[in-house]
Amino acid sequence: MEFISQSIRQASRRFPRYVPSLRRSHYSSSRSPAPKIPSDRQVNSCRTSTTMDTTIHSAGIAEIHNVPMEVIKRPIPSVLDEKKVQSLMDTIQRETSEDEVPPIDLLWITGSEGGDYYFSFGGCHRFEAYKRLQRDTIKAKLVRSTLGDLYHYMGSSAPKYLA
Ligand SMILES: Nc1ncnc2c1ncn2[C@@H]1O[C@H](COP(=O)(O)OP(=O)(O)OP(=O)(O)O)[C@@H](O)[C@H]1O
Repeated sequence: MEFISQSIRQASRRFPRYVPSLRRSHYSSSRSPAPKIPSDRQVNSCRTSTTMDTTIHSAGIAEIHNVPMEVIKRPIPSVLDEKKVQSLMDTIQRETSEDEVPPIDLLWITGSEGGDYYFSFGGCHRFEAYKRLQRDTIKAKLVRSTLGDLYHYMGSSAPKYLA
């Protein structure tokens, strides 16, 4: 509960009040930290996106969540344009412009033995900007995905523990 209230306090005042709740047992595990699947009530408290916020993967998804940075797995190292990261940091830091940065997409996968896993492949510069700003959470859309989807990105490097 302490973590959740901290996340809520540190989330942008202009952005969603929703922070995925965590199952502590999963959260402390390096393998399967997991925001819970949002309930209807929680989903209703999320901000909805505009058409400008969408990608092909998340075009049909309206809900935006403040997802804890530390539960997001980024298996592929980013190649970064330093100026773009800096510029995004400036934009995110200013309360008047933070909303100009759209949510990233997260692949949300449930393991065969349960547990929720959140993978990020795009949004490299946004993720890096939030990380460097030491934000606890990042705005994200959760794209319901399967292990098969993960194979598209990672091939045989996809984590075996999900199968
Ligand atoms: N100062 C800024 N610099 C760059 N993009 C910004 C800035 N402010 C707002 N944005 C918005 O943030 C989003 C950045 O997405 P973009 O696809 O360019 O990068 P990324 O997804 O974070 O990284 P990558 O595409 O390399 O994985 C765009 O929608 C852009 O309009």
